[in-house]
Amino acid sequence: MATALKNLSDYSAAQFIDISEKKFGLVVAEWNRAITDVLSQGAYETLLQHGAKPENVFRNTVPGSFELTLGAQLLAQHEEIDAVICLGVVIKGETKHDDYICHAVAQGLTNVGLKFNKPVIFGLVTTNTEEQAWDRAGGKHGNKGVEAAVTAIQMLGF
Ligand SMILES: Nc1c(NC[C@H](O)[C@H](O)[C@H](O)CO)[nH]c(=O)[nH]c1=O
Ligand SMILES: CC(=O)[C@@H](O)COP(=O)(O)O
Repeated sequence: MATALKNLSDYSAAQFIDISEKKFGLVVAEWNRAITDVLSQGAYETLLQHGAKPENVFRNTVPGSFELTLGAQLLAQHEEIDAVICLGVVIKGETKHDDYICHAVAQGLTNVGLKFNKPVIFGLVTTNTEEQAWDRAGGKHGNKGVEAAVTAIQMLGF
């Protein structure tokens, strides 16, 4: 399986644009908070590491990943926001509820990005187990929050 072969957070900053004046929305789901906090910190630190100013990163939380779409829209609608990074962790339960959440968020965030013509990054960790989620939050498969921040920077250079 592709993921098993690499760290998802490996990247090259060589082509990054200057983001010192860029403004970022960061929307984080509170479900699985211990894991989403690690994703959020990874994204935040990555933005600052590559030149973003702390005062230009607007962090907000939503109850669960399903609410990421509205949270993203409430930030993306502001002209001064250049990109929105959305982070959540959905771990499969007993029913198909996780499928409905993940598909709704994937489509919803896509629509927000197209509506406001700006990067809205899908940083949703969708796993079968909590261990798999931790593997993607600073574990053997990197940090999905880092990956999402890098994607936002790359898209601003499009
Ligand atoms: N089971 C998970 C949820 N469930 C909550 C939903 O995201 C949503 O808040 C609720 O359906 C009300 O609209 N959320 C996660 O982020 N992760 C889960 O594993
Ligand atoms: C993954 C989730 O949506 C969480 O609410 C648990 O779902 P389930 O009721 O399928 O165990």
